[in-house]
Amino acid sequence: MQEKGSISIHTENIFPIIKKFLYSDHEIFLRELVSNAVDATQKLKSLAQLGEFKGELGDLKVRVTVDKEARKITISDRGLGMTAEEIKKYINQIAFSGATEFVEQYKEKDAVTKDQIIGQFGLGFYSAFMVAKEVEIWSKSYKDDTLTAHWICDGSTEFTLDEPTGEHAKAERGTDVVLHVADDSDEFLEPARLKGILTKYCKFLPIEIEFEGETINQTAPIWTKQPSELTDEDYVSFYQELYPFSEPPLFWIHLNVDYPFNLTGILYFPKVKDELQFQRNKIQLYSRQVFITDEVKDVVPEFLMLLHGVIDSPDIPLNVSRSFLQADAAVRKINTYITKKVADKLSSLFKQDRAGYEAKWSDIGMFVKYGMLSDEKFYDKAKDFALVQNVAGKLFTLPEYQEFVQANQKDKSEQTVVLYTTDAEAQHGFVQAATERGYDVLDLNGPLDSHFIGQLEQKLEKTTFKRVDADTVGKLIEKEETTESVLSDDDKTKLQELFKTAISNEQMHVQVEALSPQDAPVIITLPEFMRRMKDMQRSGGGGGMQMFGSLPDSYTVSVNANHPVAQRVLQAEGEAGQKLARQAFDLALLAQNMLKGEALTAFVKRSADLLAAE
Ligand SMILES: Nc1ncnc2c1ncn2[C@@H]1O[C@H](COP(=O)(O)OP(=O)(O)OP(=O)(O)O)[C@@H](O)[C@H]1O
Repeated sequence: MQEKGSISIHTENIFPIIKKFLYSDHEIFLRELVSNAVDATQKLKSLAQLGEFKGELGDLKVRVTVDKEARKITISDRGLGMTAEEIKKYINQIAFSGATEFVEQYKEKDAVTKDQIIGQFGLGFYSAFMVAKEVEIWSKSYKDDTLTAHWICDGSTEFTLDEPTGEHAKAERGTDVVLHVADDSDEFLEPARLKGILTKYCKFLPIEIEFEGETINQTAPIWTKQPSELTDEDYVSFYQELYPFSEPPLFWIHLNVDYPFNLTGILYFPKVKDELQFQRNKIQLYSRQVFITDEVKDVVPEFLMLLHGVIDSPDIPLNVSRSFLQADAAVRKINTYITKKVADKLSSLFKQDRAGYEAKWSDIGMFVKYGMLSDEKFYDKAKDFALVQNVAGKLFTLPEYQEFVQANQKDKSEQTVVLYTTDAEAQHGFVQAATERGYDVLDLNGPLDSHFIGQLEQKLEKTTFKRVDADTVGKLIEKEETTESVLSDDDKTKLQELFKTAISNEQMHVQVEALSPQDAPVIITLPEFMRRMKDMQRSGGGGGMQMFGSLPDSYTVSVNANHPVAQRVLQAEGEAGQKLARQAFDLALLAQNMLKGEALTAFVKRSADLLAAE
């Protein structure tokens, strides 16, 4: 038999369209052809299991070979093969069943994305024409008494199909797809390039793939196995295989679901201390063990992109456009499922081994906070296992911490005031003052913490957060009782004026306060509200905030009426009083790391004078 015919598409040539628009990456032709070879082999294995194929399975390797001289790439399998009739059915017609529609669509809308087509029309085999000027199929079906089928197509819509016998007949069951590489695709004749492509896409295919005498793949990657069959070492060594030279992961989650969608995979929590180190796009997406992409945006929730590992699902519409993907119901369910799994894993780690969990907190804290900030459902679960750390290094859950500070840190309107520092070194004096008062201070120095604080204030009832240097210690948490002032009202006014003149700075608002004699003589603070506004402005957020223009610095200078220095300033005459006031103010600046330049030089000189005068 020899037959010539037209591939049944009722339109002019589709190949230029395939070639130009279909895949941005020409290299994936190999993925498509090797996947077909693997599918054909697996189908044969299934038939054997069902007893429908009774012959010897024999060597089932898929072999990829390249002949640079002859400009040929061959993909050979020993799968179920095709008869000439089947080639007509599967290659000539089926692949293009949707093509007419596509071409029509394509004519109307330029904007139709190339990605949309692939998923819809299953043009897998025809991707060969991205790199080949002619493609041959040599195939022999597993069925008894079938002839070799030989198909040739040069990239036009014309094909030739015959059934050679004698020396041209194929001896063994299976299919050879031979690509005659086009002149503009020389790169694919390089063995190193082909090996690279095979390693990228075919590394975990379920049937052995051989190229130049070497096996490319592991046929049973660990995510396809049952967790009960695996040891910790298996997980760790798989991680190291995926990400050579990485530190071992902290822990992992084995995903395995078959209803209402199909998904397997392993997600690893990487060991990282610093947000900058987080590497996104580290999760690899597979469909039935064929690598698709490592851009998993939209398939997994944003915050989970900090994780590493593998997700394998045939239910993810792999080749459709982004906007479609976001709206896809399966993708949304997958998102929800993964988020829930991750939260459950963290929760069980927390419950089963609190100490181990605490030890990992510095690595996972950022991730958990990021998740809480970006996903309400995750927040709801994580609020019971998110931890905060106080300056003494003790870790608490949020409910535990609220309980811990409740007795001591309620203000007169029954609000719990949580005190925190963003830099325990720089804010040392304030931290110490608060601690001496019996208050607890949290260390919230991470890059996400200012957002986290905002979120907690919204979520936790009757709770506000104040940075330790937002006010003098007596006023951080406003109570009914007040410390009596040893100064008369007249003296207070006099003291205030003295300091105002000595400081002579509009941005420094001087007030006299009755603090404890043990507190510093002068304390400079930036009110919480003001600092947050400024932070917001700096980070470019806050929407309408920009309307107010740049906010001026506005500090509160609290002069301690009960400190002996206040008395001395009042008692000293004229110049000397000013000098003492300025000195006390400069000390406060120094404590805040705000004393710089000329003022610092003047301070050093004045200190020397004062020492000499003693
Ligand atoms: N090596 C092969 N051995 C046996 N049959 C094959 C082989 N390659 C292709 N076929 C047949 O040709 C059909 C069309 O292949 P094609 O790659 O175009 O689409 P597909 O594999 O069905 O879908 P996809 O778009 O996901 O690749 C296959 O479904 C299969 O029946």
